[in-house]
Amino acid sequence: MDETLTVAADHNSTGDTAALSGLNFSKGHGTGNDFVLLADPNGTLAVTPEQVAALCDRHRGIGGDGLIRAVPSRLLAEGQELLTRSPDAEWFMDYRNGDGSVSEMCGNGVRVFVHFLIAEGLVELPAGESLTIGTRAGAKTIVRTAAGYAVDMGPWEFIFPGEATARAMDSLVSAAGLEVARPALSVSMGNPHTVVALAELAELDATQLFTAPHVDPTPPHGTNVEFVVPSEPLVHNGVGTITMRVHERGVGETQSCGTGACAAAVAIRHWAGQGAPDAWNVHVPGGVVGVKFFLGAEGHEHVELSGPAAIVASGTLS
Ligand SMILES: N[C@@H](CCC[C@H](N)C(=O)O)C(=O)O
Repeated sequence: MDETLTVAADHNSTGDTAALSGLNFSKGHGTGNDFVLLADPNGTLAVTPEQVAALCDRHRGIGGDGLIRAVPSRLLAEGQELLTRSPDAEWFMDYRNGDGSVSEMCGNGVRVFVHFLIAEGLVELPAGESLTIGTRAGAKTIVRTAAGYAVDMGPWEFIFPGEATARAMDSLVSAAGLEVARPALSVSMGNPHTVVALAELAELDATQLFTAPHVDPTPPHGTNVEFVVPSEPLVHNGVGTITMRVHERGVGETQSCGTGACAAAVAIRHWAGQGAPDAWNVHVPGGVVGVKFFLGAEGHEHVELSGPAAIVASGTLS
């Protein structure tokens, strides 16, 4: 959490959004994963976790899976640190979950964030060109494509590396609607994920995600849980296809999760073994996102996430 927010929470721990009255906001989404967006070019906007939760409330607020504040990196302590390594990352994506908690990363959020920066006139990004932004999971480079945005999400990692490589699973997940606990693999995309493979779409439909699945052992900072069904056949024309539902840490079930789609492709590709493709389409309730694996300049395997972004409304908080 950045310093500004910590201080603000100490002094104002209410969800009273009257203090934010007059503030301009936008609402956007990426494959149905929706966000309240705030521009903070002067770095003066202190939004408490309670205010985030109030703004994201679908009945009494604007509604969203999370809130994204666009702030210059140089105006945040964590952004200044990042600028020493990535001087191009002028804008920082300050992402919070709908319950007010902070997450390291949001894959769909990055695309929507960049779309918002462009819509607000804060950056220019013609199709085919790239932009680097700051996030709590490091700098990310985004290319504007004909269909949306492609984000270099950086390298992935197993959260429990010994277990994952020795046994191809590291935990057991139970969820309402699934009769027995299922083996799962935990993958970090900067934020934590636990991926469970199910045999068929009927099982995915039967899984109930209105309460959080139980993960044992749980990664140290909690986890987002992806339930995934591989397509039959898994690979067509060199592209793997999977269908996914997700229960997000700090949110609940969402229509889509970009980092979750990346983690799901990592796990399914790992389970599929040698010869598994580098390109994947991940079907989520809110649409389809693309995931690709490629070798980064530093020699680590990176994950690219691609998909659309939309701004659907703008207004002023009353
Ligand atoms: N929906 C996001 C992930 C948002 C953060 C997540 N809930 C967490 O707590 O890590 C995505 O598109 O990646």
